[in-house]
This record gives sequence, C-alpha cells and structure tokens, in this order.
Amino acid sequence: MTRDIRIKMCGLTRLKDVDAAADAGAAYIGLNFFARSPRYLTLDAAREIAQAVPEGIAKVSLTVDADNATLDALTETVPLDMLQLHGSESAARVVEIKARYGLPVMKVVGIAEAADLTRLDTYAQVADQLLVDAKPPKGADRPGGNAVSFDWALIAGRRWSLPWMLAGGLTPQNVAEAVCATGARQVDVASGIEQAPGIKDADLMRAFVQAAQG
Ligand SMILES: O=C(O)c1ccccc1N[C@@H]1O[C@H](COP(=O)(O)O)[C@@H](O)[C@H]1O
Repeated sequence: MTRDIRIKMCGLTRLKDVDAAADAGAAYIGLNFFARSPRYLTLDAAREIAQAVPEGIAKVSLTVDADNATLDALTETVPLDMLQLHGSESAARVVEIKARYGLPVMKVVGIAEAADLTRLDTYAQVADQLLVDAKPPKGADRPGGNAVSFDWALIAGRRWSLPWMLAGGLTPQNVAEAVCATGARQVDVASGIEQAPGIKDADLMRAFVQAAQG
C-alpha cells in the first residue's frame, strides 16, 4: 500500500526541473529568493519557471526576512500560491504579510532541541502551514538548504491544528524512515534531489517520491 505524502521540491533553477518535478509527482515547487543560496533566482528567472508550472502544483516563494518592497516586487512579478518565510519573522510579521498579500503563509521553524518546539505552537496560531526544518549548523551562511536533519524523535506523535511539512536533510535514502518516525504527511526537499548545489536531478526526484510514498 502506498502512503499519501505530498512533496515540495524546493530550489528549482531550470525550466527542465519543472517538467522533472511534475513527472515525479511533486505537489509544490519552491522558488528561492535568498541571495546567498546556490538556488537563488532573479525575479525574471523565477517568473519564467513559475509560468511553466502545470495547474495543480503549488508555486511557493522562499524568502528570508524580506521587507515589503522585496515582497511587493516578488508578488507583482511572479505568479505564486504560497509564501514560505524562512527567516526570523515574528508572529506579528506573519499576520502582516498574510494581510498585505492575501496569500497563504508557511512559516519555518528550525529545530535542534526540545526547547525549540514551543515556537511551533506560537506560529500555529497565525500561519497557514508550518515547515519543521533543522536549525542550521553553526557557521552556516544560510538558514536552510544545508542538507542537515534534526532528531525526528523530537516531533514523533506531535500534531498541530494546521498542515505542516517536514524538512531538513531528506534524501531518497532516509525519507521513508523520516515519514514513519514523525507521521509527516508532507515533506520538503532541496539538497537531497540534486547532483550539485542548485542542479536538480530527475532520477533523484523520482526516487525521492517513490521512497516517500512507499
Ligand atoms: O535551499 C536553500 O538554499 C535555502 C536557503 C535559505 C533558506 C532555506 C533554504 N532551503 C530550504 O531548507 C529546507 C531544507 O533543505 P535541505 O533539503 O536540507 O537541503 C528546504 O526545505 C528548503 O525549503
């Protein structure tokens, strides 16, 4: 029996990645606007990729503590279905962004230890989805996309009143175990489906979906 797991493939940088993600069965694709990422896209490149995404696959922007001017330009240029906030945006900022852009917001919380879990409850009050990711390692120059996992036992059996995704170091090799350990119904992956930073691999994308869905 297969598992009904929805998959977000994050950090697509080429038009052919869209076809590969759609063929593999992605439910969401992520467009990365964090300048220090190897997956960073200019607005024009992001618009071209977003316009190629088939109906039914949600297009998600990834930003880190973006100001209104940045988000204004982004939402005016790129057709989007959801905003992923991957920085230290406050709960009040989440509320403000939801109201200003009228798009669902997915707030990311980085987890390294049990004490980090309380932030999930805070954001569950205001966000439309939660993304439970690993905290970046010390010295990392980006807050995500570091191919690092956290201890999945920390959230085993935890449920929130809104949809949530598991992220952080997921690969075709470990995603089935991650899903079983956490009960996640949605997962997000960037590095684990790449042949090089920022370069997705169609075979890995297919293998990831097959492993996640069982
Ligand atoms: O992918 C990036 O480069 C990135 C940069 C800044 C913030 C977040 C980023 N990616 C997100 O991080 C998670 C985990 O990535 P990985 O699978 O461990 O590589 C991923 O869900 C992206 O949404």
